[in-house]
Formats: sequence, C-alpha cells, structure tokens
Amino acid sequence: MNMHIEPASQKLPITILTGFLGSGKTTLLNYILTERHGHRIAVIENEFGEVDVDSDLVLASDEEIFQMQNGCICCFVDVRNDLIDVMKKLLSHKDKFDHIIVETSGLADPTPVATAFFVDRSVADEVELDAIVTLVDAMHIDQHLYDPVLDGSDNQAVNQIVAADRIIVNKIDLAGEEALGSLEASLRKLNQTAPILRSSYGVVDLTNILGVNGFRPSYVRERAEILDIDMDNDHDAHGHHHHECHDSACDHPDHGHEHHHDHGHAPALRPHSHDATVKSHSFVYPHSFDGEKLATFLKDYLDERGDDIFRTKGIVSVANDERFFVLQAVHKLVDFRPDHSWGEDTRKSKFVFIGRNLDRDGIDRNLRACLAA
Ligand SMILES: Nc1nc2c(ncn2[C@@H]2O[C@H](COP(=O)(O)OP(=O)(O)OP(=O)(O)O)[C@@H](O)[C@H]2O)c(=O)[nH]1
Repeated sequence: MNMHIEPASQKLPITILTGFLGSGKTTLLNYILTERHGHRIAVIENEFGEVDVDSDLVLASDEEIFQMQNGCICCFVDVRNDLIDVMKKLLSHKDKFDHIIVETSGLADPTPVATAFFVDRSVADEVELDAIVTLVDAMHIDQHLYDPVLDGSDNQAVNQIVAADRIIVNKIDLAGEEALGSLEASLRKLNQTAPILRSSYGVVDLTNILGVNGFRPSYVRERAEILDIDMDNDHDAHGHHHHECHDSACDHPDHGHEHHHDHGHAPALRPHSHDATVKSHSFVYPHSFDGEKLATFLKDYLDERGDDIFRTKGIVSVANDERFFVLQAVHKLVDFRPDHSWGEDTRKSKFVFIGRNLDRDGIDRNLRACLAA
C-alpha cells in the first residue's frame, strides 16, 4: 500500500499588518476574524499609547489575541524580545492555529519587526513570513507621505509602503476615482512590485492577503543593511547566539559584551526612533460624560486642531445610557457612537490623543468640562 507521507512540519505563516495611524488595521483585523476563510488565526497586537483602547475594539472571537504594550515593537529591543517570547508561547501550542497576524502600531517601521523573526533560530525554524500587508488611508495618507515636518528624516508612512508585499488602499468610499488613481501612481513610485488592492472598511478578498507567500526576504536583507541590523548572528548549539549590541537604547548590563539570553537577543539596531514630535497622551476618568457636550467638544476641537492631531480613540461612559460609547477619530473625521451594554463591567472613560503639539492640560480641562453634572 502506498503511504502518503506528510512533510515533517510545515512552517507557520506570519502576516505583518501595518499602516499609518487610523488607516484601518483593526477594522481589517475584525473583518478577517469574522470571515470564514478556513484559517485559524492567532493575533499579536502592538499599540502606541499608554492606555489600551484597541483590545476593547477588537471583536471577541475564538482566536487568541496577545497584547504587547510596553513600547513600540520596532524601536525597542525589549519589545522585540517580548515578541519572540510571545511567539515561542504560541509555538508551544501551535496545533491550535495555522496562521499568525502581527498588527504593528501605526507608527512602526515593519522592517525591524520582520527581521526579528529571522534572528532567533528556534523561532526562525518554525515560522515563515507570508507577507507584509500595508493599509493606506485613501483620505489622509498624503499629509503623512509628504509631511513637511519630517523633511528628509525617517518617515514611517513611507517605510510602511516601501516594505509592503501587498498594499491595500482603504477608505475608498472617502476618495474619488481621480484621487485614487493619482494615489496609486504615487504608491507605485515607492513600491514597484506589491499588488495594490482597494477596500472599504477592510473588505478585501482575503485570498489576496493571507497565505500568499508574497514575502521578499531579499528586500528585508537590503533594508537590514541600511538600518544596520545584524541578521547573521552565529547561533551556538543551544540555540543561543552572540553578538555585539549596537543599540544605543539597549540598557542591558552586558552592553558592549556578548549577550547570553535564553531567548536570544533581537536584531541589533542603530539608534532608531520615530518622529519625536508625535506624542501620545492618555486620559482616564472614573466618571460618566454628558454625551452631547463631549460630542460637540470633540468635533470643534478636532476641527480646529485635527491637522496636528492624527488619531483619537476612546471608550466612554455616557450618563443615563446603558451602553458604552466608542470614539474613533482620524484627524478631523470624528465617529462617536454607542456600542454594546456595559453589563457587569466597571464603567470608566478612557481617551488616547496622538499627535503633535498636544496641550495635555488643555485637553484634560476641556474633557472635564464635559463630565455629567
Ligand atoms: N469611511 C471609512 N472609514 C473607515 C474605513 N476603514 C476604517 N474606517 C474607520 O477609520 C477609523 C480607524 O480605523 P481603525 O481600524 O481603528 O484604524 P487602525 O489602523 O487600527 O488605527 P490605529 O490602531 O490607531 O493605528 C475607524 O473609525 C474606522 O471605523 C473605510 O474604509 N471607510
């Protein structure tokens, strides 16, 4: 009798989902998690901002969702090490899923995230990058691609497009055909090879983005050289590897010596930082708000300041309403609406504002003025 022999083990595909703040990553993720596509998916999320709002916004599902919140995944060695640790945990029960999606923060450069998987041998042996999928906000991307404040310095919105294996132009409902055409032409200049798809609310044919085997390792190798990431660490028999750390942000006591970590050390990066002018401010109140006052304040404030304020999110308790309200704003576009009931959960309100020249005290004062009497 002929026996069909399965390959010893198939590598677990990883999709890196990236895109600037507010481009629609969580929306696409929710679409993926609720679609029947035959993949069993584990999700790793990395958020920019001290207060976690995103996990409240991801729909409950059977999938496993891991939050990583102690810093940006592309900037900090510790966070990349955490990513490797989470990955190892996932790999220890990999019978439960067959695909991993890593959602980066909206300000992350996906390249150091992608390289992190190659550096730890025990992880690298078991996973493969399927694709870097970059979402583009058809309405707002221009002001970030051509951001005059960055003028020549590292622009993460550009890096995200350059690194993409698939580009999804999202929010096509907010842009005309002509604008879409010229946007796609400028995206093509930044990335000559990635297929460009279009979507509204992340609704795309998932066979075009999951399981596509579209990753170009050569690209990451080239970029790694530019970023000065050491991808050729020697691994010893125990799976440890040794190299000198070039990362000025590395506070490991062995700095300058060889590293011996159980979980290996993430790629060494040259000092790397995001647009330092962009800051995140979080506000948490144990009180309920006057919904109308708050809606009016947000609309007026973002109307005035929305060029500098890239992203606003919140979960809000509104007086005399059983439901929690979700605040979602991208620049001046504000969406504030009721969601499901608080149920047993303790009511509280949290907000995250991300942008430039934020007046923390002023925002706090204005928000407090909208509290229910
Ligand atoms: N009109 C319109 N709005 C959209 C579309 N996709 C997403 N949005 C809205 O855009 C806002 C941001 O979407 P998210 O999915 O939270 O964006 P994100 O990339 O996860 O945001 P960050 O995690 O902050 O970077 C939300 O209010 C969404 O409802 C779309 O295709 N059209």
